[in-house]
Amino acid sequence: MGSALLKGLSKADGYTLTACDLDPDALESVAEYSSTTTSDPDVAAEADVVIVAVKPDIVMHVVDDIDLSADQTLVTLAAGVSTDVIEPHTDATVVRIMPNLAAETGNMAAAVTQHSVTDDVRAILDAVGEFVEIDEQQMDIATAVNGSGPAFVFYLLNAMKQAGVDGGLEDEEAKTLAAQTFKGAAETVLQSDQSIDELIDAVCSPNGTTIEGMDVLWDSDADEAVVDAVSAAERRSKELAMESEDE
Ligand SMILES: NC(=O)C1=CN([C@@H]2O[C@H](COP(=O)(O)OP(=O)(O)OC[C@H]3O[C@@H](n4cnc5c(N)ncnc54)[C@H](O)[C@@H]3O)[C@@H](O)[C@H]2O)C=CC1
Ligand SMILES: O=C(O)[C@@H]1CCC=N1
Repeated sequence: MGSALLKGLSKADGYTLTACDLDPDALESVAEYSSTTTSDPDVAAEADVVIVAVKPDIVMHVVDDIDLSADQTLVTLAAGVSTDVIEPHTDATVVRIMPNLAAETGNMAAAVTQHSVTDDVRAILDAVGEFVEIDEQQMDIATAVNGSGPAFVFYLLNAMKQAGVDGGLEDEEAKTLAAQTFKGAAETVLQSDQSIDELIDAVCSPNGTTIEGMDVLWDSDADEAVVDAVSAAERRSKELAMESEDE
């Protein structure tokens, strides 16, 4: 996730980006997107905004190892790790975000804790996509919707692509048509004043093709399967929260 943020931010003006990782291969893979690479956390800790992008079970140890002051901002993105758990371990302002991998292309959907977000963090999130400011209690559901969400969308997109292949399209053709359709539909939802039901209606010509497919979807449990997937991810985020509080 850290490399996706680095790649996205490297295309924005005004950032000096220090990449820190203990794994030399990981550092090498982001060198061209970074102003500096280092395996020394103390060097990374000199930044105004320090983003700790490690697994939830080690985030606390990494925070303990760096010495930040009150005029710095520590951004945590670990699933299930709350600001309450981090704050006693640092003097910095702690901002929790739930990003996603589309940071890499500047299309990230992110949630951020409204009680602690700073203008610096707003600017970072704005530079790589769209964000919403939420109550921290809503972070588990945001983690499921926009953090894990790309995987769920890839799955649905693949089903659409496979249907195209089964119908006789070449693999690359089906991938392009399915992916661009998801992208275009998402952009329409973001830009339109119409409700999603109204947008569905606009695609359904009277006695046309779309309504035949929509009737199949409306009669199916497809929406419930999506809700179940999101709920499972949300439940796991809550479990991770309990595990981090017990540490
Ligand atoms: N992968 C995703 O789509 C998303 C991940 N996240 C969160 O991002 C965090 C990282 O997840 P991933 O990027 O998937 O894991 P990852 O395993 O791909 O990346 C973690 C990186 O941290 C490095 N690392 C480990 N210990 C370190 C230390 N002490 N100092 C510096 N670097 C160290 C590792 O070498 C590795 O390159 C997790 O807390 C996860 O909850 C949040 C949103 C989306
Ligand atoms: O699967 C995970 O735990 C991380 C957090 C959200 C997306 N990936």
